[in-house]
Amino acid sequence: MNQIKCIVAGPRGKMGSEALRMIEKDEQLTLTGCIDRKYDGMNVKDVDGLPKLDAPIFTDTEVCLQEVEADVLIDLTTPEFGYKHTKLALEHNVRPVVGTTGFSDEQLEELRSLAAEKQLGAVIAPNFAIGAVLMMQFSKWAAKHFPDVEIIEKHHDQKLDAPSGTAVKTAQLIQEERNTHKQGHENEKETIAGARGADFDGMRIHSLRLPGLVAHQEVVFGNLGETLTIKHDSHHRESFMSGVKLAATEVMKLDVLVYGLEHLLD
Ligand SMILES: NC(=O)c1ccc[n+]([C@@H]2O[C@H](COP(=O)([O-])OP(=O)(O)OC[C@H]3O[C@@H](n4cnc5c(N)ncnc54)[C@H](O)[C@@H]3O)[C@@H](O)[C@H]2O)c1
Ligand SMILES: O=C(O)C1=N[C@H](C(=O)O)CCC1
Repeated sequence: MNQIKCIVAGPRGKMGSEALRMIEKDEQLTLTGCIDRKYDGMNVKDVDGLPKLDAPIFTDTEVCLQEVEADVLIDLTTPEFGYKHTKLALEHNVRPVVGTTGFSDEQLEELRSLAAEKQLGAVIAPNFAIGAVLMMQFSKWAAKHFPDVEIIEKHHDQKLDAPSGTAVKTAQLIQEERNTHKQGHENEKETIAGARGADFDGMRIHSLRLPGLVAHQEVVFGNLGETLTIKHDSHHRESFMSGVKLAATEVMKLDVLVYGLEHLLD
């Protein structure tokens, strides 16, 4: 089995630390470096709370990419730095696997062009949970028959971006199946701004942020006399790790950027 050498950006975060625990147990993935905001020059195994993995930590992404041997950079940071890390990884011929959400359409297109130019695989997946990918695919299917839909996404209150990457991706998939139209009463008026949620091509997205939540979404379809709700819950961040592993192995076979884990599933 070919070993896949990985850099993880954001190793002390909720997702990054879960990714290190997954790599520690995995037979194919090897951690060769980390990119963090702190602990430059230290080793992962010497940082309290991190798994006992032998890999250097860098605060400078370029230096990390120059000094560390790596096939894949797994980014689990913030929208601002995730974009910078992805671009730098491609420039250094390292394949990005990106869970970080909140990229703009322009940023995604720029990264797609760069990956194509370099003929390098890249995976950007707003949700690595297999159940969430199915929820999005089922929603796309349902939209063929139920053109009226609203999305309710619920996340922990430390989340930076709203709506969630998953909600945006779901809306994009539904958009491929339905004609643009405004929902609700044609004369409806918000008496408090934002009451009807964000407007994505006429469908509404509602974002809840509460302590106690991890990552949850309901896609609610309405038709005459009936509703259909497609719902997914991530109760623990372990739910994302089989998708991270899948992306880190499959990205080695790609020479373009794919947006969404569905491109890697049968
Ligand atoms: N795709 C998915 O399945 C999925 C699942 C969960 C979270 N996410 C996304 O992953 C990202 C991280 O989520 P989280 O819950 O782990 O957040 P978090 O705040 O717990 O972790 C982010 C980490 O990034 C680090 N960081 C920030 N700037 C950095 C930089 N310049 N260099 C290196 N590290 C830096 C922070 O120190 C922090 O440890 C978010 O964008 C979130 O939306 C995606
Ligand atoms: O915890 C988060 O932040 C998550 N973000 C993703 C999104 O924006 O869709 C998915 C799951 C968790």
